[in-house]
Amino acid sequence: MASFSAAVAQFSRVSPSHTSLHSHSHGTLFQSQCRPFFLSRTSHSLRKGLTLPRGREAPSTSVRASFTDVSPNVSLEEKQLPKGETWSVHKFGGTCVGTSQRIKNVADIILKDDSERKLVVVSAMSKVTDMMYDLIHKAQSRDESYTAALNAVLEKHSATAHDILDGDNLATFLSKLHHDISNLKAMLRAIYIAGHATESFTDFVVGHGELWSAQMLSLVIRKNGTDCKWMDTRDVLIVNPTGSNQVDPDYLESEQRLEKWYSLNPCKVIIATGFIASTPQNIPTTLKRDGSDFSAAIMGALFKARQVTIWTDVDGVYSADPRKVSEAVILKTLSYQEAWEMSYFGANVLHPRTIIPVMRYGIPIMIRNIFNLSAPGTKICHPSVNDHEDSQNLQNFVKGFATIDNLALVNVEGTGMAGVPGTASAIFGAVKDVGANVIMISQASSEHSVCFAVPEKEVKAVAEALQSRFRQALDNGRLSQVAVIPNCSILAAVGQKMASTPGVSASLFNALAKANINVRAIAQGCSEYNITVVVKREDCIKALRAVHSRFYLSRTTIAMGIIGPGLIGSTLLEQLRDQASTLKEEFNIDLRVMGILGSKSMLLSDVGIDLARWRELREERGEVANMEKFVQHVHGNHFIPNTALVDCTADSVIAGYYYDWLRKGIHVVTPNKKANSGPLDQYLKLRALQRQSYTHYFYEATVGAGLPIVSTLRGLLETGDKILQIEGIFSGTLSYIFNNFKDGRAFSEVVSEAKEAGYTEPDPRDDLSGTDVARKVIILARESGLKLELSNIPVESLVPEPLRACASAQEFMQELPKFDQEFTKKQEDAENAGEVLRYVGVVDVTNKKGVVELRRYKKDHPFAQLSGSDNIIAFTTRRYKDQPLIVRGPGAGAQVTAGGIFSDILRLASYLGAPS
Ligand SMILES: NC(=O)C1=CN([C@@H]2O[C@H](COP(=O)(O)OP(=O)(O)OC[C@H]3O[C@@H](n4cnc5c(N)ncnc54)[C@H](OP(=O)(O)O)[C@@H]3O)[C@@H](O)[C@H]2O)C=CC1
Ligand SMILES: N[C@@H](CC=O)C(=O)O
Ligand code: NA
Repeated sequence: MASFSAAVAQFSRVSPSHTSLHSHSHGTLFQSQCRPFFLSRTSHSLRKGLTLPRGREAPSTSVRASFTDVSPNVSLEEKQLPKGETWSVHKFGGTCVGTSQRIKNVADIILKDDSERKLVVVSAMSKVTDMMYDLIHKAQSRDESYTAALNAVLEKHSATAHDILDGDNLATFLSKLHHDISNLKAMLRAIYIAGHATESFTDFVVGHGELWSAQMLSLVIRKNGTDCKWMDTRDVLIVNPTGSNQVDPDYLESEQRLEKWYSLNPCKVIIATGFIASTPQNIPTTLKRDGSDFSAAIMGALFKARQVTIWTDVDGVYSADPRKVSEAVILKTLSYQEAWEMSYFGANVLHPRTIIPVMRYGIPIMIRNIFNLSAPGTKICHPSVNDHEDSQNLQNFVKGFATIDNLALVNVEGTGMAGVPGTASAIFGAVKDVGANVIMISQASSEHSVCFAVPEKEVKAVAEALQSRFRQALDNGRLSQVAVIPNCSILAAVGQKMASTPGVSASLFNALAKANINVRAIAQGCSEYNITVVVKREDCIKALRAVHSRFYLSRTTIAMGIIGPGLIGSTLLEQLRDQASTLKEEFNIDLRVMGILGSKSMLLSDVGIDLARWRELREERGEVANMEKFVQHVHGNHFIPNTALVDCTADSVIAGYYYDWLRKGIHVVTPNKKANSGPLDQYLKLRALQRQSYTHYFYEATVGAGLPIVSTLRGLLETGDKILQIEGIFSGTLSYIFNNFKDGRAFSEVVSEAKEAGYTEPDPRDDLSGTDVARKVIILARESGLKLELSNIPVESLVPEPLRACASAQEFMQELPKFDQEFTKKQEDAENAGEVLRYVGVVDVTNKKGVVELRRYKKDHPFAQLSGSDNIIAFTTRRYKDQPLIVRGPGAGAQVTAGGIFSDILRLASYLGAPS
């Protein structure tokens, strides 16, 4: 066992021979402890010109060393490798080599890679690096338990080795492991005595995790008969520390050392330690954060490898943080710039410094999931000029979205800034003086304000520094204010092709506007790899989902709440159920019913109700109806960017909520006529709000059910036609009744049939009284610009006087047969005159009035030709004067009404950006 003093002496700063402690250097494991031997052999070999086999030629400044003195057991020919062969580099992190089984899996992956030569970078087994730091911490705090903790480290590796190695291999590894552990013990003892560990002592101790995992893995691979050597990268990777806890690789020196190493260890597979390196003075150091990825990237560059694969535990790089956006998808490819923009903005991609070494040589990086080999992963590479695949896909323009939270905006404003050189310098000089990091800057060219984002925790100091720096300018009014806007987040869209694609930012801001999100500041650099917007922190996830859904998935996701699952509401739910997958697959529209509210109970879901089972689910886990909770759940409790409430009741109380919903950014779709036919002032207020906002209100089914009545009228008006009159049979119920009230049938019997067929209002008296028709007349009159109240429309009621006061619809239906005779008389009178009875509504736009009455028409009149529940509506306009524009068809009934509502929902989706 090496003594403590020997260990420390070998590690001494003045000696260039630190590698004597890790002592593996010549390809044959643990062959020599002697660093000078290594040095003399390699320095000698340098003179003779071994050229390292490389995958690609690059504008490298590397020095080709000369070489003749080869290691004894390897022929010169074996070292002079055939040209054009390629190296592939793999990196396996701690979790990938966390257990014996996983180490075996890693070995399998390496053996299956059919590249001719492979370099594999491994981290320490998972948790080992922390265990090693803990040893240092314990020793320097003079905590005796460091010895027990060191034993745990020994135990872990020894147990793993017993699982995966046997025979000589096992013995060799265990002997080395014990040797290392006794050296570490000596070193930790020294740290314990000194009560202090230098950075290099710490790095030396910590690096053992990588040394052991690399050795074990290489022995497992060798067991297979593969020509494999392990490499202590401290012999090869030389780095210079930089100021900010980072290091810069010395490529020239590293390349020379790699060539030396290779001349002594020619082989097909190299297992190299990740994370650790040496300074030019041969002092052990580490590559700091994400060090093993960095090791792999540097190795990739040194070998000019054909590919570097980073093995991890996710399927690749996502288009957005999947914890925030459940629909985030794995990106097939990313450019190097996109990858580092994404990682800057907090995505779990490679650290930018990991990308730079391989980018220099255009070496692709693959991100793969070791636990899901079937996933192809993400390829980071130069975008291919031939890459026209999916050129219409928005993915090509915006690759992904990322966010940064906990920011504050600072706005320095005043007329005294414009045209004054040095203002920006003075502002940012003051920011620098308090050591704050500026994350984003935006200045309008009018130069009256400069706005920038800093971390929230730094904003107080920044504001104070600016107040003090510009005290005089503020006092005399050249600057009006230094304002702080706290609780902000940055949302960034990243994509290389944004630069060359018109309309990307328009789509981005459009998606934000539609999700009702206010943008506080905007920045886009000339490189245009990203567009950055600042939003309120509480809006950030919603904003992320809105833009992600708009761009990446091109899928319009709408969270819906269905109110009133009666005849029409439940039919709509059936239609949604049957059409959902087609909408998703063919139109990228994702409609999710997050809640169903009846008058007594409601059913809520966080992900979307299974519409095949909503009745059962309501039985199982329905709760007491509560409108406030319902709306909060559908609109506020999740982050789907768009919410729509669909009111399928006939309740005026529910209609009274629309204004509030629209104000909150909730879209409203309804067949309920109460809002548009209620008090005029409320109607006008509602429509004014709708027109000012990006929130939509659709009500096509309120007139003529699924028939295009409202949209036809709108189309005429919006294109500048002038409406003169709208006349029609607006009631499906009354149409059905008068179409079938003949051949001696009883009036009450036909009314019952209409109710059974689902044409009537919940209370059929609303139909027979003419109120329902009057409501439709009012809706169309108001749509045409008339300011009428329901009470302004004279209505002829068909409800017999004595039945108007009946308590219920049921009682009314029971009593109605008593009046059959009266109706039969009217019908026979008309029949005898060669006419039919038709219940019509008229909007007389010219004279600004409306009427609802029972009229008689000649049998050859178009209104006499109807059947079933047909509506017929004739628009007489300036353009359609001699022949009115006529819309005709079934204007009541569950299927056609639900279909009309559904088509309003899809109209909403297309307004929100769904593809047409
Ligand atoms: N039938 C048709 O052909 C057409 C109908 N329409 C309109 O469609 C709407 C629905 O008609 P229809 O389905 O036939 O009527 P239903 O009576 O069958 O259904 C109404 C539903 O609304 C629910 N409801 C009533 N008040 C409330 C409340 N305050 N909160 C929550 N839910 C409530 C009822 O729940 P519960 O049962 O629990 O009381 C019931 O589920 C009406 O506005 C109607 O004018 C429009 C065009 C055509
Ligand atoms: N009850 C109504 C249904 C549509 O609004 C009708 O009969 O037309
Ligand atoms: Na309609």
